[in-house]
Amino acid sequence: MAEDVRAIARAAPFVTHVTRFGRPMSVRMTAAGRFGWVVERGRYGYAERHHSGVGWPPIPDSVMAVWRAVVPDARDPECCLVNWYGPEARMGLHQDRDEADLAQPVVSISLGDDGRFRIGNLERGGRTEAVWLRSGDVVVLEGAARLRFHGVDRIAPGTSTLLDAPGRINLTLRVVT
Ligand SMILES: O=C(O)CCC(=O)C(=O)O
Ligand SMILES: [Fe+2]
Repeated sequence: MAEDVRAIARAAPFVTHVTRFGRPMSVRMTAAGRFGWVVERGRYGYAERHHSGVGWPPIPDSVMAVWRAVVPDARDPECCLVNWYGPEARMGLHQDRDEADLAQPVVSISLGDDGRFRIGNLERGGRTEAVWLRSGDVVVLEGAARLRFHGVDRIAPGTSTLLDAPGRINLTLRVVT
């Protein structure tokens, strides 16, 4: 799967991920599938093309196989975001709610160095729990958990040799329409 992800990175343009509050997150991002996520001049959202005009490569079979194994009743994913976290990168607590059909699950696959995933509640604030995600771990946000706040507050460089450089890749699969 790491080789498939390298192929996506070669084929798809990189965009810098910026939070919805306009704060840079130091996470680099690209995508596969019908939709990618683009950030341009403060506007962000799903798009069938990068603003350079380039579309996104197909979601690899190895990644589709994970989706089908863990959420067999879901529609096929229309977007596979590829987030690259360097050793210092973070992703603040947020909800995934830009999709039209929130009854469809979100599936994420962790590759490379361990990342500490934090999950909170359906509203901002309150108690949160953290879990270290290791290379190969799969998280499913569905049902009552679909809209829980979540983020990544730490990367542990050097905990995996899968990738060529220190860091973590997270693949996030979603149905968009
Ligand atoms: O990197 C992760 O484990 C979470 C990614 C995420 O929450 C997102 O891309 O919306
Ligand atoms: Fe998310």
